[in-house]
Amino acid sequence: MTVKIGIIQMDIAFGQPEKNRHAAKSAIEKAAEKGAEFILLPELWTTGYDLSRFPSIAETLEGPTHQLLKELCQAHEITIAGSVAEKDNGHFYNTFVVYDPSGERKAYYRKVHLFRLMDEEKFLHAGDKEGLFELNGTPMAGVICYDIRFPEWIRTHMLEGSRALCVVAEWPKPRVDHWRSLLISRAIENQTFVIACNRIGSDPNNTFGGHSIIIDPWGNIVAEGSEEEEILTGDIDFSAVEAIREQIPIFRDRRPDLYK
Ligand SMILES: NC(=O)CCC(=O)C(=O)O
Repeated sequence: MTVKIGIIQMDIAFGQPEKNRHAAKSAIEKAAEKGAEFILLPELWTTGYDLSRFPSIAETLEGPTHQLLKELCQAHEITIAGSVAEKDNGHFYNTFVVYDPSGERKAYYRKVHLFRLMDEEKFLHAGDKEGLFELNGTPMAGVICYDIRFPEWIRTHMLEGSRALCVVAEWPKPRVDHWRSLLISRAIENQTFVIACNRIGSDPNNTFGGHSIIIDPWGNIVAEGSEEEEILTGDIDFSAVEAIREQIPIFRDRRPDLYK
């Protein structure tokens, strides 16, 4: 089954959810016009890393951002995913959500590895569950930025049956080589599609690197973004996963008796 992917590589106005919702809405509409069926937004796309203001700008899962995503999914018959600042019982999370064409939330995943270099551990609580969901019956996994440095966490999702890894990020420009290498490695070692969205622009502490990317299970790049705002599209055929896993059967050849 082939799916057209749309990645919204956008700038994020620091701590201004209303402005970011407006920009994302217009980009999502353009991606839907281009035929995208699955649309990925960046990490914390409504707020950026304005962590100290999360008490006033984070939302519950019923907040205005979630209402907007549901409406857009229904209006354009698309699936949308991305991470937002979540407020729940006085705690704050960096939470990846997925809404399907009926407007139903199919998954939510709270980032499990908090990134100290950007002070996440000072303001956020970590999640403790996987981000699994299905796109038209195909199992997929959602993870957030720093998570891609933990191959064992990604492998856990793959052992549960995922055929694609969706990554949302605010990955700084000085480490964009790590971003590309880690994503290509995760694709090859798991024989999975990788669909990854990184923001561009700057906040008071960092400049972000773009280079959103779609990678096939052989490690080939299907599409890659620049360092500018853009809507990246690419077609992926999930049957490639089975074909490559037949050719080099790493999941059959694993030796979990020797390692975890
Ligand atoms: N937002 C993040 O998790 C950034 C992760 C990062 O920059 C890294 O190098 O890892």
